[in-house]
This record gives sequence, C-alpha cells and structure tokens, in this order.
Amino acid sequence: MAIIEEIQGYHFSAGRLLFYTLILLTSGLVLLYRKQQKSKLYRLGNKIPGPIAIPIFGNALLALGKKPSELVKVGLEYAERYGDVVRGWLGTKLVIFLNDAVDVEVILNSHVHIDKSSEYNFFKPWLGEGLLISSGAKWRSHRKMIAPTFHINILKSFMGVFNQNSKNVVEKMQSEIGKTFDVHDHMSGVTVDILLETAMGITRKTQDESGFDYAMAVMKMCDIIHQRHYKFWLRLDFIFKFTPFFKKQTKLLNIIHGLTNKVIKSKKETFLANRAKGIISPTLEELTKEVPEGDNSEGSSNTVSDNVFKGLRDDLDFIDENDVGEKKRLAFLDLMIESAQNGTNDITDHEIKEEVDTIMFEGHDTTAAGSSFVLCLLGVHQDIQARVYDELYEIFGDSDRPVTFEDTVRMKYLERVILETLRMYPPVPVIARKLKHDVQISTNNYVLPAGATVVIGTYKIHRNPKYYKNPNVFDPDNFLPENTQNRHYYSFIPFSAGPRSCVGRKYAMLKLKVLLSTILRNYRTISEIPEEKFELKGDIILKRSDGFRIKIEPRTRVPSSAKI
Ligand code: HEM
Repeated sequence: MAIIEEIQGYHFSAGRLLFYTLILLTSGLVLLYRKQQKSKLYRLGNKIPGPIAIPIFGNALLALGKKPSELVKVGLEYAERYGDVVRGWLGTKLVIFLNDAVDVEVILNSHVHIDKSSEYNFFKPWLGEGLLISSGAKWRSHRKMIAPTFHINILKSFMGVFNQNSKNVVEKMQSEIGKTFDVHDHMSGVTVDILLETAMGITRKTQDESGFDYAMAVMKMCDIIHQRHYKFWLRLDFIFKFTPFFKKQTKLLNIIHGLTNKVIKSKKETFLANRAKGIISPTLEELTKEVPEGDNSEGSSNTVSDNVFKGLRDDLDFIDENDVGEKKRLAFLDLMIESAQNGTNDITDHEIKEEVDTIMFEGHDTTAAGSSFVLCLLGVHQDIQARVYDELYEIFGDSDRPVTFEDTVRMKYLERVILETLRMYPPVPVIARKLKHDVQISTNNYVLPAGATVVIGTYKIHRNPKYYKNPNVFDPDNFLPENTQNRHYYSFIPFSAGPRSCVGRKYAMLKLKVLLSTILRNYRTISEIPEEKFELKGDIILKRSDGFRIKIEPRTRVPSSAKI
C-alpha cells in the first residue's frame, strides 16, 4: 500500500514538473517572440517582402519534409513570386535572398561584409578555420599567402599533370562505350587525382586506394552537411550528436583527415631530410622560369574569361609579377611547409591541414560537377558539340599530342561553352554572408539589418531575364564579347567575386579546358535525357539528382563539315 502511494506521489510530482516546465517554456518563447518583434532586425526585416511567417517557427516549416530537389523548386518559386529581394524567417533568424546583380555587388565587393554565415559552421569539423570559413585577420593573412600560389606561371607547370590524368580518364572511360553511365563518377575520380598531385604532390604511383576512399568520403560528407542545412533539427549540435549521421561523420573525417595528415607528415619529413642533406628542392618558381619575362601569357587579355571576369575585382589578377619572382614561391603545400619551417609565415601544422582540406574540398566537387554538366549538355546539344570539336580539330588535327598552354588560349568556343555551363548550372548555387553592419541596397533602398544572413542566389541571378535575353536557353554565344561588354559584371558570378572570390578560378578554368578537350577529342557524348528533364538538387554543390547519365562513342577524327 505504501509503495502504491509512493508511486502515485511520484506520478503527481512528475506531472507537475512537466506542467511547470511547459509553462516556463511557453512563457520563454512568448517573451522571445515579443522581444523579437521589437527588435531592429524584425522591423527592417519585415519591410522586405516574403511569405507570411508564423510565430516562433517563422517560415521554417516550409522546408519541413522536403527533399533537396523539391527545396530547389520551392526556393525558385518564392524568388519568382516576391522578386529580387526576398526575406524569410528561420525561427528568429532573418534570411534575405538577393537576386539582383546591383545589390549583390554591394555585398560581394565589400571588404567589410566578408563574414560567412553560420551555415558554414557545419564544415568546421572538416575544414576547421580554413580559407573558406575563416574571417578577419586570419583569413586576410592566409589569403595573402595562398592567392599567389595560384599564379598563372605556377599553374602552367601543372599542364603535364592535367594532361596525364586526362589521358588516364579517357582510358578508363573506354569500358563505358555503348553503356549509359554516370559520368560524374569519372569526373570526381580524375579531379581528386589531379588535386592530390597538384595541391599535395602525391602522384598516381605513390597513392593507393586511399585516393578513392577519400573521394567517396568527401561526397558523403557533403551529403551530411547538406542534410544539416535543410533538416533544421539536425542543425542543433546536441541533437546531431545523437544521430547516426554523427557516427558516420566521425568515420568519414577519419578517412579525410587521415589522408591529409599522412601527406603533410611525409612532405614535412622529406623537406627536413632534404634540408639536412643540403638539398633544396626546386621551387615551382624555378620550374616555371622559362616563361619569358613580361609574358603574363595567360594569353591574357585574349582569353574569354579575362574579359568576362575583369570587373569582379579580386586579388588574382593584381599580383605583382616581380614580387612572385623575388620570393621564389612554391606550390601550395610546399609553400605552407616551407613557410612554417622557416618562420616566414606564422602558420602551424594544424592550420596547414585546414588549408589543405579546404583546397581539396573546394577544388574537388566544384570542378567534378562543372565538367559533368558540360559533358551532359554537349550530349544534348549535338550542334554545339560539333562546333567544339571543329575548334579542337583546327588546333590538334587528328593527332594525339598533349594539350599545351597556348592551345588552351585558342579554345575560345570551348571556353564559352564552359562559361555558359557555369551560368546555367553554377556548381556553387548560393553564397551566404552574415552581416555585421546595416547595409543599404539599391532595390527599393532596403536596409538589410546587421545580424541578418544574406543569401546570394547565383543560380537565380544567372537566369535573370534582365541580364540574359533567353536565360533558360543554353547558348555559349552569351559570352561573345559583344554580349558581355554591356552586361553587369555581377550578373555572372560562378566563382563569387570581390575579395572573397574563388582563389582557384584560373586553376579550374585551365584544368577544365585540358580535361574536357582531351575527352572530346576522343569521344562524342550523347545524352538521351533532354535538358528540361535534368533534375537538380540543391546540394552544397549543384548536381543532378537523376545522375549525370550519358553515353559515349569513339570519335572519328574528322571535322563535322567533312562528314556531310
Ligand atoms: C568550377 C570550379 C569552381 C567553382 C565554380 C568555384 C566556386 C567558388 C565560389 C562560389 C567560392 C566562394 C564561396 C563562398 O563565398 O561561400 C569559392 C571559394 C573558394 N574556392 Fe572555388 N570554385 C571552383 C574551383 C576551385 C578550385 C579548383 C579550388 C582550388 C584548387 C578552389 C578553391 C577555393 C577556395 C580556397 C575558396 C575560398 C576563398 C576565400 O574565401 O578566400 N575553388 N569557390
């Protein structure tokens, strides 16, 4: 009897406890809501059009239960309905979407609004405080150190690696002839191989299965981070830690960090052993010194990209040539190790790891998606593919010789095809910033309040009819000089723009030209799926949720005109 009473008493107090907790929680939320309503964030945020927000949740429920491909559609629908500036509330968090080039320039061209939004924090366990995420003095000093390692003279020394790996992938793709296959698997593999070699110095001979495991791990990590973006309960660390995703993430990070640490360790050992023996390894600067003085020959003003990107002021085009020469800069990882060892730059082994991981992530999935889209689109638009091939035939004839840097400068039509692909299917479909200060934009003179997250909708801007006559039609001529010269520079920002633009832009364009031209000299691509049936998923990197499925057939090496 006494036991029963005790249990009843327990139920009673447990019920009471639950009741009071609920009351407290509800009053807390009501207070929070009232406070939010009085805040400047709320006042200024609600001057901007957007869907009706419900108390506490805001508009967060719009994303509930949606698949990534559905989220893309929802996002685009709202942009269509509310115009170039749209606001949404994720709980108490204000998110403002900008889809107009003039407004976007205000943010991207600024040296003040350079802080990334909290969404990037999901990358932290992986990339730490690497260039993509870091801010303030750390970002500035690392950017200053890293940008010159992507100098065009250094990139030219990678031509051999680009060629060899492109040849390797052509050989691998031979087994796919006659089948329908997902070309992204091949593009992902070759991209990792190239990055391992150019950024970390691991060659195919020295790498083992770890390269493949690494590529797989990177893709799966992107998927987990993406889930954390749109499943809002996974945003909370204390919930995330109790889900299977966390366990999986720990395993994947072991693979990724395991490889990076291994490479850094072995490079450092080699560096120290060489130094002890008095051997100073040749610097990339020395390897590229055969480039004639004063020849800033990206073919410079001659490439299509040079004209297209010239108004997006970043630090990639404004490096003092002499400065690079005098300081004898090395490749990315070598430079980092040397800097750390010689005390030239205050960078720790841990920071080196963060930067290497960042380059491997940023350089990998973006180019893999970009090249896969190009091959699919050419598979759909056979007339455009024929023009690309004719240009290649003019440069190479039916020879199998490797691509030279000068050849890439002549690939004007292929370059326009790549740029048009990056316009319609930008691998990074949105960029987000957290505002530290209020900022006034041009559209309706809206003031975006400090504390808001600004999302720059690259995908949407690239398809804005204000800037492109037929925005949903794949037309490489959009990048003819007569069409680019009067267009707003910020209407084409696949690599972002301004001080925080992509440091690997020139690397990516050069690599894409070598890789794609080598594939297209050997195969014709065919897509049985028309472009309007491509299903896009708004992953961190824009991809096709239906896979990048194509067929290939070996090339008959004659120009298209000879076939008629
Ligand atoms: C088609 C290929 C590529 C595209 C479309 C692309 C796009 C971008 C974009 C949009 C950003 C800005 C992201 C943001 O602000 O949130 C960015 C940053 C960055 N990218 Fe790329 N990228 C590409 C290739 C590469 C390659 C090949 C590398 C290196 C090998 C690279 C390294 C980086 C780094 C380190 C940053 C951070 C820069 C900073 O914040 O200072 N990217 N990229």
